[in-house]
Amino acid sequence: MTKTTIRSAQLKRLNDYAGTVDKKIAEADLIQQLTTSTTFKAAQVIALTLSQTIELDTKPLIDICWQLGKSVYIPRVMPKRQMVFLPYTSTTKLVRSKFGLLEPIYNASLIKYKFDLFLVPGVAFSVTKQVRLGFGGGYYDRFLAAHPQNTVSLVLPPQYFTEPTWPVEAFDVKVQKFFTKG
Ligand SMILES: Nc1nc2c(c(=O)[nH]1)N(C=O)[C@@H](CNc1ccc(C(=O)N[C@@H](CCC(=O)O)C(=O)O)cc1)CN2
Ligand SMILES: Nc1ncnc2c1ncn2[C@@H]1O[C@H](COP(=O)(O)OP(=O)(O)OP(=O)(O)O)[C@@H](O)[C@H]1O
Repeated sequence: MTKTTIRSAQLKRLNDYAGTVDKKIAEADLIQQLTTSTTFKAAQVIALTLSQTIELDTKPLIDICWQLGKSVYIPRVMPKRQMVFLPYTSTTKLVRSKFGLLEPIYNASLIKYKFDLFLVPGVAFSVTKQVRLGFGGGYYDRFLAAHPQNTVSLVLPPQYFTEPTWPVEAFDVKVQKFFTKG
């Protein structure tokens, strides 16, 4: 099957899963696993996303990071399918992008390229091959090719695959660690 076919099937599954009690339970479990890990405890500067409803809700995780005094960075998409990461604090002004995502305002002096911990979003993850299927922009693959990171993904049950059922391509950057519910 093609990436496009699997992606649309996954978007449907994740839409159906959004708003369920199962999702809330899985999210709490995954955030608990991450925040008690040595890699999280040691990380001072963390990159993550402001989640959409079909994604793992990152707000509780962001609150924990802020409470612990960690610096949080979130992406802003740029021309030519580039992406930059800018600080996210309780006072950061956000604007909605044309893709519907909330993003910080561009400020070149605040951009950061290297993080202690880097959370990678996706619609499907193969835990044995350590690959992911994203939303299709290639933003994360491009960014990670240029700026390697200590990557982790939090995998909700409908995102979990052992082997990839989609084609893995040369530019797909592996995720180093997965947290899975179970
Ligand atoms: N919460 C969250 N934020 C995120 C990501 C994510 O996966 N989750 N991203 C992960 O990458 C980046 C944005 N990802 C995008 C992925 C695909 C397209 C995309 O395909 N856009 C189409 C047009 C779609 C439309 O107009 O409706 C295009 O450019 O042709 C855009 C952004 C950065 N922010
Ligand atoms: N390092 C790269 N340099 C240039 N183009 C790239 C690179 N990585 C990926 N691409 C391009 O990005 C496009 C989208 O790739 P793909 O469908 O695999 O996205 P995705 O992994 O689902 O998205 P994302 O990485 O944003 O979550 C592809 O056409 C691919 O050629």
